[in-house]
Amino acid sequence: MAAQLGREWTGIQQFPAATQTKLHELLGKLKEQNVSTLTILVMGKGGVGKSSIVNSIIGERVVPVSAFQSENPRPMMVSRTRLGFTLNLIDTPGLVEGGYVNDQALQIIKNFLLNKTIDVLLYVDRLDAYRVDNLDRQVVKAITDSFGKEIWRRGLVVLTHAQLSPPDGLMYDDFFFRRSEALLKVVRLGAKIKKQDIKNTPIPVVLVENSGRCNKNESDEKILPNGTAWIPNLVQTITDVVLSGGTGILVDKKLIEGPNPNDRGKLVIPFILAFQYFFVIKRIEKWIRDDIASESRPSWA
Ligand SMILES: Nc1nc2c(ncn2[C@@H]2O[C@H](COP(=O)(O)OP(=O)(O)OP(=O)(O)O)[C@@H](O)[C@H]2O)c(=O)[nH]1
Repeated sequence: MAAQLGREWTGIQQFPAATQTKLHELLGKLKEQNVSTLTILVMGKGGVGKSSIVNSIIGERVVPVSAFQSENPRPMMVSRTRLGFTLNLIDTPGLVEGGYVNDQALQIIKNFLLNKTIDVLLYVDRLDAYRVDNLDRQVVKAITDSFGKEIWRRGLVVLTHAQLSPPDGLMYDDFFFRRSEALLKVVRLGAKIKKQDIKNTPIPVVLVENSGRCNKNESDEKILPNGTAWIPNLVQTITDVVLSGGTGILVDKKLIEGPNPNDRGKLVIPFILAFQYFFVIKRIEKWIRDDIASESRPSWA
């Protein structure tokens, strides 16, 4: 587990001028609202592009990226400062091992986060995956059980490999809509977000193309097939999520060792069962007994 202390964010100068201007505007907007540090936790299954996103945002190759399961030590925090603003990005190991959620990896991540505040969660998956299944739900549930469902108020779903031609003649935006709706459905299930709470926890979905072959616009910015310059768009969405409310999640000892933050209601279960026994079951038994007692038997019986 490694941590890099706040170096100057020089990678920002590698971005085209148009991107730099937008990023500086967004950092200014955050500072105006007294946000001078952001700690962003990047999580998801293995091989979905978590490390690549960290490199893309920082504008430097700070984390090794590999097509195969990565050997580099993670969690890893990369910190950069710019104009009095500190950006911390935490790359984490993939959360799935052999078809199951890797609880050990999750515990290592939690320990690494001790005494840190997570301001934003990037939940990463691929745009070009055509299925969502129970494992996706399990991964989201594991994150929710670890940090509480409030983390999703500061959560974004980020879809990598966004430079693709949709199958079956679908329009790009239609394909994106269908993929994000399918994924959001399982994210809401895993995060236990009820229908009536969707407004409070909207969870934006953002597209990313980490490949060096990503198309560019006339200002030399990396763009998606729908023309969006994705780096400023991602940082804009992160800024919107931070400024729209919710609070960062402080990972303290209680959160790491204590009961599952979503299980607190379980304490009242014995009381509910006792209530049901004395006021429902007992009453029904009494009705049955009274009914049997008052039954008039036919003469042949
Ligand atoms: N074309 C394309 N390839 C990508 C993109 N993001 C990541 N990759 C590639 O996908 C592979 C895995 O990327 P990583 O960034 O290492 O993914 P990870 O989620 O950190 O993977 P683990 O280390 O297994 O947890 C690498 O070969 C990357 O080059 C993307 O947006 N587009």
